[in-house]
Amino acid sequence: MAALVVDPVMVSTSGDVLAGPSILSTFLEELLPMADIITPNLKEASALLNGMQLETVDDMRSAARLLHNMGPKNVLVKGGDLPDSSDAVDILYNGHNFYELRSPRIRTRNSHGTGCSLASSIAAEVAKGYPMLSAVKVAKRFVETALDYSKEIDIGNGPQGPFDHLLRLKSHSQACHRQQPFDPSDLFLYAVTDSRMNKRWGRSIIDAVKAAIDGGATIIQLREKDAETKDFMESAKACLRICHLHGVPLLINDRVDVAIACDADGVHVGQSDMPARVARTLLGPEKIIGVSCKTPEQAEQAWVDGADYIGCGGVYPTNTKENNITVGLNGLKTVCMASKLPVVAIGGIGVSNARAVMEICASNLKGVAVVSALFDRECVQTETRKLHEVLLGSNIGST
Ligand SMILES: Cc1ncc(COP(=O)(O)OP(=O)(O)O)c(N)n1
Ligand SMILES: Cc1nc(C(=O)O)sc1CCOP(=O)(O)O
Ligand SMILES: [Mg+2]
Repeated sequence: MAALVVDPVMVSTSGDVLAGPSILSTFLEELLPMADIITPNLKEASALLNGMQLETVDDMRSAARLLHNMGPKNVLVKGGDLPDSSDAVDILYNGHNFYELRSPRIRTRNSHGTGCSLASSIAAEVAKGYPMLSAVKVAKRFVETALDYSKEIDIGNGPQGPFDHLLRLKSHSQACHRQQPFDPSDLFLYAVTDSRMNKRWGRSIIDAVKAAIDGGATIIQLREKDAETKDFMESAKACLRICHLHGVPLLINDRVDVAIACDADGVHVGQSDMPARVARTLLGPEKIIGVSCKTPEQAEQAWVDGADYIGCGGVYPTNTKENNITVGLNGLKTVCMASKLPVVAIGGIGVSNARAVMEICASNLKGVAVVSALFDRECVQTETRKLHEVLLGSNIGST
């Protein structure tokens, strides 16, 4: 599949004008109409739109729509320069849906070349066969990880320094992508809700999900053991709208019927739930299926059954799931080594031990799934953000 990614390089983030009016007309008349995606920053979007003021996320949405009318299939307006925003907010528009992609802003002078790297990374992901939304999310996380990795580098005398694109060569992870809609890097920070905890802290499940996404959660599972079916469906539908606005997949714990009824992105099932092969038959090939595994044999069966990923735990003892067997870091490593599927670690994980989990150095361990360290806390967004920073520091998950 040939695809054209156009980065309309005209004004750098630092304000340098890089292209004159003749280039502008080439962009408008020739390149935009044939692009699969364009990736302007705020100043470039404004230049393409005759000087339109862009100061808020709503302005970015309007700009994305207007730019889309000029011919590209997708528009990514990058909000890195948005005033008064603690997050890096980008808007992706494909002519049907808007996706608000947020990541915590990394403060560093080493940001030279981030725009070019983002566009190149999107091109690489699209060339691998990924759909545009996945490509943009992976590229954004690559840039974010590289920025964080490079934030202390001290090279050069200019106002901006370079960032280190080659961090991946220094990390242990080797990508093992499969050509399917599920993107294993979504397992990076897996937030699993718990109705009792949310009730205890007086928040709705919808507020909890929103806060987790704002803090940097990359996939959500609704694990609502006490909910009535009707209530569960209604909150699942509302959560799905929020998740999709941010390009974050939403899975349902245990209840394949609820997942089907609200068209969620998939399910997570355990060894005593509906077998994954039956869930696959009911859900079809596109939906995501995760299976809890504590042994290599279970991991092999999950793969045979057509699962997409494995949840392996308890890595540490947990109070969230009664009578759960703790497999420890060794058990996790054994399952990772045996598994042909990506793995997310679960059980007793939080900011204090997430790094140790990721440092078992298994290339298919893509992230951590967490309940109480996010949801049995006063501020879900703050706790998620802290965990996100720890995971970024451990240099994993963005492959
Ligand atoms: C990501 C993830 N991993 C494991 C589990 C546990 O699932 P299960 O064994 O079915 O237990 P319950 O969560 O249903 O109590 C999970 N939910 N998510
Ligand atoms: C839901 C679940 N499954 C586990 C497993 O080992 O399969 S451990 C667990 C609970 C995880 O909660 P917390 O992050 O609060 O420890
Ligand atoms: Mg279950």
